[in-house]
Amino acid sequence: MERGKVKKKDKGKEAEKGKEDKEKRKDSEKEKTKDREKEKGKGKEERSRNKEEDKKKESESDKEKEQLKGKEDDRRVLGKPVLEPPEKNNHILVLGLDGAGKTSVLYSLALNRVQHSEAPTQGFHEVCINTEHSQMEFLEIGGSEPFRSYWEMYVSRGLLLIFVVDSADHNRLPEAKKYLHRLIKINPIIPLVVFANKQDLKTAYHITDIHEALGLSDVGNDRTMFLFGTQVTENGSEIPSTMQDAKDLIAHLATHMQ
Ligand SMILES: Nc1nc2c(ncn2[C@@H]2O[C@H](COP(=O)(O)OP(=O)(O)OP(=O)(O)O)[C@@H](O)[C@H]2O)c(=O)[nH]1
Ligand SMILES: [Mg+2]
Repeated sequence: MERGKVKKKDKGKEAEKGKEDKEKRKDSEKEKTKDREKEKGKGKEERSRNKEEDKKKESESDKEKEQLKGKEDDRRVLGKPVLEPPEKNNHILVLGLDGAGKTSVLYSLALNRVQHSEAPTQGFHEVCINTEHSQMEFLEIGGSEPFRSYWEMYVSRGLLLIFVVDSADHNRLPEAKKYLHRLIKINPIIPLVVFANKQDLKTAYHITDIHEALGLSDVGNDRTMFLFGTQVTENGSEIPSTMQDAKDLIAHLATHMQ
């Protein structure tokens, strides 16, 4: 009897244990399925993250390509300085002392956004600027001493003279004045556009002082003459409205001189 009882108890216990084991198995199966689902989820997440990264990389390389293309396009528009004097006449001449900002102004007019020059112009620099109604051939001649003798050669056959001065370089304004007056004497009809550049500098003279310092009231009553305050500041920014106005006026004058 005793034994039987024990057996019965044991049987009961065994059955209980069996149930528990089943439950445990079920639980662990559930856990495993959860884990599998989690892994699947993780896999999906990872795949979509990888896709996003690939997309990001693609758009970054597209941006780089665009930037490179932009730079190439800029280089095509801006050309390169050359040592050989160009043959053609009817240029819009861009002259003025070294460092006045001729190249920077020219680049910015050509691109319609601010672009500083990277080096002094050693020789000649031709830039063609197209507008809606006209095509303009600009010629900058370097402002350093060795190139100044060419200024006079070209001014007699130029269409228009743009004379650029550094408005903050007070000490060299008399020198700039001397060259400007020499040039306009050679060609009594060439229209003159003066750029009082570097207006962004604190020490820059106001255009009325530049007018005075360059003796512009003696330039001649019959000559067309304009004076603009200009500035070439942060690379890539929009050109100031005065420079846009100056560009429109230059296009207008050049068409009427042809
Ligand atoms: N702050 C300021 N700097 C300018 C401006 N324009 C030009 N510069 C700077 O002045 C320096 C000379 O500019 P360039 O455009 O090379 O001058 P340039 O008249 O062409 O000189 P050359 O080619 O040597 O005759 C560069 O460091 C330009 O970045 C301006 O409006 N404001
Ligand atoms: Mg230059």
